[in-house]
Amino acid sequence: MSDIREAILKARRVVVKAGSSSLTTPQGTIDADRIDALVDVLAAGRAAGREIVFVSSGAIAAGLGPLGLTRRPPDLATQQAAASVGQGLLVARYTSSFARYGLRVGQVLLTADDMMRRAHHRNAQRTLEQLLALGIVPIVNENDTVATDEIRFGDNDRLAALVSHLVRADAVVLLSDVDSLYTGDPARPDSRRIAEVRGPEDLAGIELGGSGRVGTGGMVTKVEAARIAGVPVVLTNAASAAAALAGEPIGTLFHPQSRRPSTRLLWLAHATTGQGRLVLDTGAVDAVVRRRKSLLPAGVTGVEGDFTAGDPVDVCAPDGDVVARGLVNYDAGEIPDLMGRSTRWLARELGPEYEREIIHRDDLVILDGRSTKGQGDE
Ligand SMILES: Nc1ncnc2c1ncn2[C@@H]1O[C@H](COP(=O)(O)OP(=O)(O)O)[C@@H](O)[C@H]1O
Ligand SMILES: N[C@@H](CCC(=O)OP(=O)(O)O)C(=O)O
Repeated sequence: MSDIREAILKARRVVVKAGSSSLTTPQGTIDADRIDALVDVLAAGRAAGREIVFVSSGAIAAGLGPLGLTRRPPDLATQQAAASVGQGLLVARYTSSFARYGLRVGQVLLTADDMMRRAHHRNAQRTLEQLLALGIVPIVNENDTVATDEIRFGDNDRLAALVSHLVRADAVVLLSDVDSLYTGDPARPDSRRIAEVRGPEDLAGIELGGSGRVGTGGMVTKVEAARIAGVPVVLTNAASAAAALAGEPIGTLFHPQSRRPSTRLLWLAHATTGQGRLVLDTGAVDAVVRRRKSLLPAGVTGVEGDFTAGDPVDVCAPDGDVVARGLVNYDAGEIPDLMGRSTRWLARELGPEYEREIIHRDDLVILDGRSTKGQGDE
């Protein structure tokens, strides 16, 4: 057994994520048999002394049948209505299925927007830790009913990777309707299975296609999840869940890609979209990106969008390239009067409360396309 497969076998805390297609029927209802089979595996993991955090998709897919729908509706409001119905049904099913083993479940619904705000992030972390300490199986999903298009995470693959940071999991298992990553559409006869991804070079030339019948994100978000997880990730189908947890050489094994940046900054980078843009002069870009300083009013030359203090905003170079994302300390309407001014001048002319940074370094994550760096790196 390879070292990394063995690390999965020995992983004490594991995030297991199952996609919509593995949990629901083509008729838009819960697939009780497949849920029970998956719960059998998770309960066996618990009996072997593991802590399992289960990220379950399927709320929208399980709500379609009860609403008389045959396919995923295009509009967000109907998807949210379906999620509201489906989520309750899913958790009811998990509750009775885990009860067969004397195990309790706890529902944890997260929004990306909440997660990067310090206090909410800490609360979610504390709740998950407490559930695990009490021996309860957390069942995590996005809070679909309140997420708007702008702040919506959408797929649960990256959610699972971010949850693995939140709980400091040792491994992640992604369960889908395909048994592994392929070089192209798995329905094509010339597509070959990829057994291991050691780094970006192993992904060169691979066609990462879109999702299947009810899923979201397809392979793109699974590969992205593996990149940000920071721990070993196995991608396989739900029927192979037990083999994946046992470290058997099935599915696709993704080697951990990077050391772990701070969890909150990962959410900021991967789970949010900027609610507006701040354009910087070249000196400020250097200060923020290279020297990792806070963003001060003096370096801002432009502001776009209608955001309020506390919102995530994109931080741009003079040519418009997004170089960072951060939680802004001012409303959009306040910033034009502050731009180009020194903090000392602002404090003297407008009062000491204007001495604060536009974005504090602890709330700033540098986006360089490939890696996520932040001041709060662990
Ligand atoms: N290169 C590829 N390798 C494997 N599957 C792929 C690839 N490209 C696209 N897919 C598709 O991705 C789908 C799984 O993604 P998705 O529907 O989002 O699943 P889930 O609901 O499990 O998250 C599969 O049904 C498969 O057809
Ligand atoms: N939160 C959504 C997940 C959306 C989704 O389809 O995710 P996935 O099946 O993992 O690609 C739900 O429960 O329906």
